[in-house]
Amino acid sequence: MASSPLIMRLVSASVAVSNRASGIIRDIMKSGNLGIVEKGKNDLQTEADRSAQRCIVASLHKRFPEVAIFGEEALDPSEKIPAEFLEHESDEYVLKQECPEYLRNVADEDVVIWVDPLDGTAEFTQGFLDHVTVLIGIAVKGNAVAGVINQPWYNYQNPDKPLGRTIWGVMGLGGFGFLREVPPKDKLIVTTSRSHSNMLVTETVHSLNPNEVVRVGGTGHKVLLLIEGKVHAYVFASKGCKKWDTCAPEAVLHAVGGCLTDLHGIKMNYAKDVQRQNTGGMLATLMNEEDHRGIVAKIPELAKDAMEQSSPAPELDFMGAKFGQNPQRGSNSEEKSNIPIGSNKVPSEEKKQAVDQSAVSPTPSTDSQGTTSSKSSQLSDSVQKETCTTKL
Ligand SMILES: Nc1ncnc2c1ncn2[C@@H]1O[C@H](COP(=O)(O)O)[C@@H](O)[C@H]1OP(=O)(O)O
Ligand SMILES: [Mg+2]
Repeated sequence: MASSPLIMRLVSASVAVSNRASGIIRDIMKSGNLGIVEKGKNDLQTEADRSAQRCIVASLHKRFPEVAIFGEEALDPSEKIPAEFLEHESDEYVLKQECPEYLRNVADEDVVIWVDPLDGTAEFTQGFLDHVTVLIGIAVKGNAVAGVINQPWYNYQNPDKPLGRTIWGVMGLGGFGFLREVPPKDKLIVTTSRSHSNMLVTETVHSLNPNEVVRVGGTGHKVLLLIEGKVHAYVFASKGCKKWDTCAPEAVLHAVGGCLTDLHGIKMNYAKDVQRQNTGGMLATLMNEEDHRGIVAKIPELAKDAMEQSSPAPELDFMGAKFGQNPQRGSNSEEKSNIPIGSNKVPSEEKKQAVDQSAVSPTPSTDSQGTTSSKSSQLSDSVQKETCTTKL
């Protein structure tokens, strides 16, 4: 049998290795020896970040030696990697899916993989475990097209259910491993940083006049809130996020018809030579391009002026589909699979939509994200509580 296209092999290997990394992270938390190092102001690294990155980068590099891989942590490349850190398996379910046509002939040199071995490190050290995710983003010619978000402690408050889950998506194929839910129509819920906030971050959120503000850790976790319909928008008026924070979440959003841009509405570039910092800030929604631009228009000039304009990703020819739209085609169309993958439009009657229940997380539920929200019709700093209910 001819081997699957490179992108599908990369995604299936990434799903498998994200599970191994997730186990390593849980083991280190269990050991109680976090080995915390301060990398910079409000920027921590733990043994879990280091070990998970060793596992992911070494495993992927061994199998895809010609593909560029960038991880968040600066580690010694000559370090010996323990055998148990190497993942040799692939996820068979991923390999059974048909690769979207526009990705079938991608070459090694077109691809860059961005790895955040442990997103939400601050929350990890504080015991907010379901804020933690492992992120593996796959970019083709600078565009985030495929990604894996692994949540090691998903369900940790429901011991009867399997611990952890893996969400993955490919633009043009769809998103897998979660239940898509429609956010409430009568209000605006915005999520932003819990641990890297400042006055500009807060003011920018308030300028959208949200009814609720959800402050939780991690880019991966906040994008999960978006795709599961718990929030309408993720706004971060800060230069703090890097390419490894946003590549996988952006790709998963693209897979289900959403958008992630800087605060000027410019899409991110994930080519290997780009600067690592997302200096334009970020805005993520599960909206079509037009509605997303509507939110961009509401971002105050003050915030836009404080952020740089990102250098955009080069236009990819997504078989005629424009950025932000979903190029559904092939055997994964709604008609054939009965799975509403990647749909931008969510039927109003239908509250819950199974994007895919048979992938790597067989029993996804939508109730234990443990988000913290403060509800108020009149927003002000004094009514925004920043408490979290899910600390272990
Ligand atoms: N000022 C910052 N310094 C370092 N990392 C940041 C900063 N702001 C955001 N990040 C990264 O972006 C992610 C999303 O931000 P937040 O959790 O504050 O919403 C964080 O989990 C962190 O990634 P990481 O935890 O992998 O270091
Ligand atoms: Mg991160």
